[in-house]
Amino acid sequence: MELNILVVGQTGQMGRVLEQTIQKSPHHLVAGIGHPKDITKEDVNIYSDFNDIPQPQDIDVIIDFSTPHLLEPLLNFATKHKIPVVIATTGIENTKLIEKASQAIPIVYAGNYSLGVNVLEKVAEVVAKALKDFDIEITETHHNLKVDAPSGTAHMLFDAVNRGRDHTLTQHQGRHGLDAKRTKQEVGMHALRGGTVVGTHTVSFFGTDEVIELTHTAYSKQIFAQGSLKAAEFIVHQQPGLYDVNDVLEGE
Ligand SMILES: NC(=O)C1=CN([C@@H]2O[C@H](COP(=O)(O)OP(=O)(O)OC[C@H]3O[C@@H](n4cnc5c(N)ncnc54)[C@H](OP(=O)(O)O)[C@@H]3O)[C@@H](O)[C@H]2O)C=CC1
Ligand SMILES: O=C(O)C1=N[C@H](C(=O)O)C[C@H](O)C1
Repeated sequence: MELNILVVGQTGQMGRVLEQTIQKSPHHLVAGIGHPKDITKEDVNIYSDFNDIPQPQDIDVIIDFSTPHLLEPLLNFATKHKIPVVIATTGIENTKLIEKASQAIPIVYAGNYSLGVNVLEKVAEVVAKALKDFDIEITETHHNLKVDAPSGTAHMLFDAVNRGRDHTLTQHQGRHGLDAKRTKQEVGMHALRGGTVVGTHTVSFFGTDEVIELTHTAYSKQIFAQGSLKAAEFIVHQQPGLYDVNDVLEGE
């Protein structure tokens, strides 16, 4: 099936990689949303306002790699025109907006569309459950252009270990000061930023005289673009509701 796709954040780092990925697929990038200052005369199909998009009825699916600031207009547009959405943007605080919209349209929402991280999530949950006394810390490293911290993936990994510990854990952002000794239930979340690092995540389990470290390293942004495209192919066949990457993988 060939899909007509609207890419939100098309002028960004991920938007450009997704554009190339779509060009190599049977699908079509029919329109993009970008920030006005990034749009040049050659970008004939890029708009800064959802209301300017011609023929929204021709769009089969929306893929969003942008900013939380665009979430509300994006969901209003998608709900009005009954278009399924793949949300990849991270740093979203008002997830209620997504839950509400998913009553009317199908939505996939994930902080990481790579295959490896979604398996890592499951493994981390199992290890957290099996090693109840081990202290857990999460470290993430990204390029110097990333705006949000901790990463969406770090939040996903926290949720996974927290499920493994029956929701008894709490997040602790960084650690500093004279009274910074860790408590048993806290998970330190540490964000490193620099250079062109695509994305590395480590979940560390510290026991007495032994440590387990689970690390996922992304070597290209293409893995996220390809995963989001798979999610798009999945979501166009679903009923309204909120889905995650595991639903996509199980649907294969
Ligand atoms: N779930 C996943 O697997 C992955 C998720 N991500 C997430 O995707 C998002 C985008 O990442 P990345 O491409 O690196 O970021 P960029 O900053 O490179 O891209 C963001 C895009 O959104 C645009 N934008 C920002 N504000 C507006 C606005 N008000 N109106 C229209 N367009 C706007 C930006 O334009 P401008 O630059 O001019 O502001 C840019 O085109 C991030 O949240 C990131 O964490 C990234 C990789 C994988
Ligand atoms: O901003 C990025 O680049 C990435 N963002 C996602 C996140 O916040 O976890 C996924 C990936 O790590 C790259």
